[in-house]
Amino acid sequence: MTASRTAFEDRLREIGRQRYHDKHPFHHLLHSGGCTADQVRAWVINRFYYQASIPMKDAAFMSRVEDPALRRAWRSRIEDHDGTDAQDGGIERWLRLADAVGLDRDYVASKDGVLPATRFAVDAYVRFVRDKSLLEAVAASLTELFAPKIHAARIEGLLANYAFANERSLSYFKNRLVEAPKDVAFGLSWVLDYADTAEKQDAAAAALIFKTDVLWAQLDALHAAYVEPARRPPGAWDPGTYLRAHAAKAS
Ligand SMILES: O=C(O)c1cc(C(=O)O)c2c(n1)C(=O)C(=O)c1cc(C(=O)O)[nH]c1-2
Repeated sequence: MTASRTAFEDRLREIGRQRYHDKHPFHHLLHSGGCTADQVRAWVINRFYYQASIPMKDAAFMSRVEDPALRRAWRSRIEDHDGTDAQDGGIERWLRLADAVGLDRDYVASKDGVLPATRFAVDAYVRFVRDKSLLEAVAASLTELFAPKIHAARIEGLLANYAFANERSLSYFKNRLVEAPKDVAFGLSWVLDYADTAEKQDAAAAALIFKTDVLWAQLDALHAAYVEPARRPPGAWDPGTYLRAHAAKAS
């Protein structure tokens, strides 16, 4: 049976309550000050891959949209990350964070050293948006309903616990506090409008669950590779090797 708009929205929010990555132990470690400098660096390197892929997935989405009004509503997402002539975007702000934690921003931007599971999860999201229905693609973006809370907790936790944290290095998250609610207000009402049968509601809910898995899998990979007992896959960023290579570059 098709659920009412309110009941369907509750169903989507319940998915976040149960499955969003704010519950992942790596985030607890990060926000509480429990991460070493190298664990923070590993997070910055891997998460860059997600950041860099988001505007690509939004471009993939827009390439399939025939309705100009929907494309117009969506395109600010790309500018939010890529920036404009007048303003830096999220990718540049993420690289400022990379500078602040003592990483070479060119290394981070090269996407070298990213964990295989991070690539698999993020690439799966881009492909999902490219291949599935527009409804499923928009529904998958609705994890952003739950993001402002984690961004606020992150700003507070990082400022309290790490010397690198300040207004400039954390500007990425401050901007998202404004950008995400705008995106998600549009995305949520679009999904509530278009999911007008039980089948479509089920497909949208499944898409949101898929996306929570994309986020969770990235943190699982990070935790497995960088929290003791660390199991680092071949080719992953290794603090010791990186330090030696960069010391050699600097001398
Ligand atoms: O830090 C986070 O926990 C977090 C989560 C998510 C999310 O829920 O997918 C996004 C972001 N940040 C984010 O910064 C961002 O730009 C973003 C875009 C999207 C998307 O699916 O289109 N999710 C997210």
